[in-house]
Amino acid sequence: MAEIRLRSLAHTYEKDPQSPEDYAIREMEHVWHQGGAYALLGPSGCGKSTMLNIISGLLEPSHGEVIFDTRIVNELSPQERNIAQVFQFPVIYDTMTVFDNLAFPLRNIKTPEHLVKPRVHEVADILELTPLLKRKAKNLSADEKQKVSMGRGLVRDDVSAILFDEPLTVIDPQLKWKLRRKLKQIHEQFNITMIYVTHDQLEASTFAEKIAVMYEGQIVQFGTPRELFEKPAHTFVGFFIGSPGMNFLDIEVTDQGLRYGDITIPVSEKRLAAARASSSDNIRLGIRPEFIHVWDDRNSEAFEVRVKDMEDLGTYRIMTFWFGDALMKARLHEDQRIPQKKAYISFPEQWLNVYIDEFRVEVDDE
Ligand SMILES: Nc1ncnc2c1ncn2[C@@H]1O[C@H](COP(=O)(O)OP(=O)(O)OP(=O)(O)O)[C@@H](O)[C@H]1O
Repeated sequence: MAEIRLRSLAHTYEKDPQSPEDYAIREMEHVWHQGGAYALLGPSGCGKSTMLNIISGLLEPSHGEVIFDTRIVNELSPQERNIAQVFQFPVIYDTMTVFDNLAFPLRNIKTPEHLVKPRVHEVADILELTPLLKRKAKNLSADEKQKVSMGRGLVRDDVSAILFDEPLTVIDPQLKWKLRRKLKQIHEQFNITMIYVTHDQLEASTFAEKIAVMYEGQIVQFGTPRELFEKPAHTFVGFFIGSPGMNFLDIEVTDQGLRYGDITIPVSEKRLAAARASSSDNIRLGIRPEFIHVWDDRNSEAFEVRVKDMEDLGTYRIMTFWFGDALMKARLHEDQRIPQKKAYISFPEQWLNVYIDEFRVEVDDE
């Protein structure tokens, strides 16, 4: 078991990289603490698999160091790093029985046979594979094969970490939910560092205590699901997490305050000061649809806006409206009065985020 530290880590697949865009992993520092249940979340191509393969030793980084506890492991092979990895597609031996497949990683490190049996049974039990133990792996369904593959990753309790690379992609949707819960249970039982790669925010937040959101080769935020929702550190996190994602307005800082087109948006002195302190012209305000206040009636705090459409999603509604020439979305509760052509909205100060060059500015709200 280990803490995994990435120091000044960067990776490029190019021979002659010229710019940050040529890097699959842009230079970063990161620590995965011992015993944590983590998700690495991001869209296709952001560098998730590259990062996992660097940690496991399948890939040597172009720069920087991978450190397990206090030991630099760059030169160590995957076996020497003692990492278990579960891939998107099952990696099993078709001609072996399920029992022998599960026993393989243990026998490989010369575990005495009297210890192999109870451990295989324990893992088989958790994954509900016990009735299949005597079957040849080639006769299993795709779901069952992937469960065996996961079992092989979980069977050793002495590994530094278990890395999962989208392990539930091939699994039937109903089973997915069940297996995610099982993984969580296994994590609680065994206290092993687990890093779970996915591009699915629901999968990430049901499994992980903390999520690293990756975008264009960088970890743009490492936080709890709640932190990612309430305080997205980067505009990409605001956009990617939540459904629909965060609303953004490109802002101008003027003598009158923060302006979107010809609309002045009231903000506290602190937010204004943060925006004024920047020399960038890439300043945005972000607010989640859930946090926009929709009033029943006209009042002095509210902006009058034009409703474009209303989507009924059963227990809530999403209202799309024009704010100047920006299309925004607000979430209405089930029992809230439904605005017709016009709506009255405001942006509660504590949920308004200022982004400069795409990163959130921390404003102390007392
Ligand atoms: N073997 C390779 N050779 C060249 N470029 C690669 C190689 N593997 C990945 N890349 C590139 O590196 C970047 C990161 O890819 P990576 O597979 O790590 O992303 P990912 O987030 O895991 O994506 P996905 O979810 O699609 O697997 C992408 O631009 C990809 O095209």
